[in-house]
Amino acid sequence: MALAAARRLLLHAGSRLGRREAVDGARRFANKRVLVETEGPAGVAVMKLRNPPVNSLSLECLTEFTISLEKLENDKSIRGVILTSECPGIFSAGLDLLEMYGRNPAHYAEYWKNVQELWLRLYTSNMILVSAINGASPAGGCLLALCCDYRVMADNPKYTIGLNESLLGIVAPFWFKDMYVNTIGHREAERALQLGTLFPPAEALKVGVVDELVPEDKVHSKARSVMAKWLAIPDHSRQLTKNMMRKATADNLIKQREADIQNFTSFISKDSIQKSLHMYLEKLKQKKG
Ligand SMILES: CC/C=C\CCC/C=C/C(=O)SCCNC(=O)CCNC(=O)[C@H](O)C(C)(C)COP(=O)(O)OP(=O)(O)OC[C@H]1O[C@@H](n2cnc3c(N)ncnc32)[C@H](O)[C@@H]1OP(=O)(O)O
Repeated sequence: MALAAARRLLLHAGSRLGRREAVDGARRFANKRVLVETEGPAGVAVMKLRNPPVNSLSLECLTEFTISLEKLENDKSIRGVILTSECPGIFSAGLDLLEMYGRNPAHYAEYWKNVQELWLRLYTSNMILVSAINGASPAGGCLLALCCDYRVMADNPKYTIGLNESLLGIVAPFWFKDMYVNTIGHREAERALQLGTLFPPAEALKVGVVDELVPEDKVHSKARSVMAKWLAIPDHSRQLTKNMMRKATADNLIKQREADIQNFTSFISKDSIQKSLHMYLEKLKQKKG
């Protein structure tokens, strides 16, 4: 209930801000954790995640992200979105571990519903989505990138990308897996999911997790030039083709959303899983020394 009210407020506040800033030509609207800048005639929006320190996808961040996408989807002048990060060196650390640890089942269910919602909206978007991956992109961060039509990644060996859930003692849900298989093929996905592989850029390119590597300072300009190429295709044929390619994967979740929420809630509530998450969080802390 509280979240629905927050959502209405955000939509309203966002549109007021959007109107005010349209005066400058380039329009922008911002929630606390997501900044969207649109650039008039080209019909392209740049969406920047800014949930420091690591752009983890907290419930608030997911909600703001979903609302921003919804607004762009409803704006018929917008045909494409470049998804990137404002946090230096991090695209997104993925789902927020603190939303999945030490909470109650109702919270897990609410959180998962929102994860599903963002995924469905991103994956089935009619807009052209290009990710400009300017930092580390584990698990849910990789998921965001995989939803895009094209992935440009900064060629910095410090950055890795992949579905690493098994390293945390948890399991990537079937719809994460389906999208991975669609992107890199069954054999590679099978191996990478079991090992929880986080691919450095060159390997990510080789296996097909990303489409192109560029020097870090060129990620944004490359994403723009890729977008220009995709914008040259008529929307209706591109959209119908995208829908044809993605519908079965999206429908697979749509038809069992409630069961998937229940499955997540009971899995994540298990003592053994909570213990694994606790150990992983401790490891993250210790890393700092
Ligand atoms: C049936 C289905 C069941 C389950 C399905 C669940 C699917 C789950 C999907 C996920 O996305 S799980 C999340 C996976 N993410 C990770 O494994 C990333 C973990 N983080 C890192 O590896 C690193 O933090 C980093 C992203 C590479 C950044 O490293 P850096 O050195 O720059 O930062 P640092 O590690 O010091 O972190 C700063 C701060 O942020 C906290 N943190 C990091 N990641 C997360 C996260 N995903 N959620 C919440 N918090 C996170 C970290 O603990 C530090 O906190 P502190 O300052 O309080 O110590």
